Amino acid sequence: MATIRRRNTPLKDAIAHATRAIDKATELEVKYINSFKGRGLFAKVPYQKGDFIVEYRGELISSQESERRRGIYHSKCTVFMFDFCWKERMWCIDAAQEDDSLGRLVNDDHIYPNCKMKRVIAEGKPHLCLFALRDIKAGEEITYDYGGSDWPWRKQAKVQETASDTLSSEEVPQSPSPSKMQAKVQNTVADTLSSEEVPHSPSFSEMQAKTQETGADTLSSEEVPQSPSVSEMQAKTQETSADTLSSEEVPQSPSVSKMQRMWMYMRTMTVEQHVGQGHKVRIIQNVIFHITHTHIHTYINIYNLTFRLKLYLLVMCLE
Ligand SMILES: C[S@@+](CC[C@H](N)C(=O)[O-])C[C@H]1O[C@@H](n2cnc3c(N)ncnc32)[C@H](O)[C@@H]1O
Repeated sequence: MATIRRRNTPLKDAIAHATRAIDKATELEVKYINSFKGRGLFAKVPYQKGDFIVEYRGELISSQESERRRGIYHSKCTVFMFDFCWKERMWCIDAAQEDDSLGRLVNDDHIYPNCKMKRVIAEGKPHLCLFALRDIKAGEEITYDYGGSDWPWRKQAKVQETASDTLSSEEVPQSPSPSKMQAKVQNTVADTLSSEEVPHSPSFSEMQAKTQETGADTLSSEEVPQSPSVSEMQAKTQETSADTLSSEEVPQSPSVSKMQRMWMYMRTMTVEQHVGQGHKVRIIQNVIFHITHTHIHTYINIYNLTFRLKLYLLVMCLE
């Protein structure tokens, strides 16, 4: 195998190509593979492990703009939108535009990928670049692992392998849903980026989970009041209810013991005097209820009482 002279380190090579928005057009070629897989990118020259191969070039947009475009793009286009994390924010390389860039045509291989995606910062902007995982021979298809495990073409390939030895996995791929594409590609970036080169970019759901975890981890007990237990909650609710009720709603008893005594007496008297007269008993009970809660209601209800009882209550209150 011919020795390849590197003019630059792979990182510098990637930056040089990314900043000028050019591909290694003489070293790579696009070939149509089949109707399922579509096109693919192939090496025309051998590459060494670690070499920069190609940039996944497109328009750098915010996650908000990415969401907006997903709403209006056809699914065949959204599959070319590559979400990633940079500076603790989500970004997207929108490569939906059919231009001459080569990176957007690299297919998935989760078993024997020969490249991996890395994020490279050039002139203050992030770029997604593919680097060789191993030596690549001329004529080989350039691939990387999109990540995940449920890509439709992978499942179909397995079914086909089982059903027929004559069909290769390459012959039965299917397009993934756009949302799955995002997640898988993000995972791939996250998995393959070294901490030195670029921070990992998790998927949206991972981001959310991480944000929550981080939030929880970084907040001290002082900052985040702890959740009370159920009993504490109940106690708190009762306290709160009591606190929020006005004196009109829950008037204080002036003298509970006196009231209690009065209640006992009235109860006895009522039973003695109004036995058989259920409605009066209910009136008395009503009065007593209010006595324990409010003088006002007591006095109102007292008009319903017998003269003797009124007199007694007056005396008791004046005591
Ligand atoms: C970024 S594009 C790659 C270029 C694409 N093959 C084309 O012709 O435009 C991703 C799409 O390629 C197809 N693809 C990628 N890897 C595949 C594989 N291993 N088998 C089958 N189809 C694949 C899927 O349709 C996927 O939606």
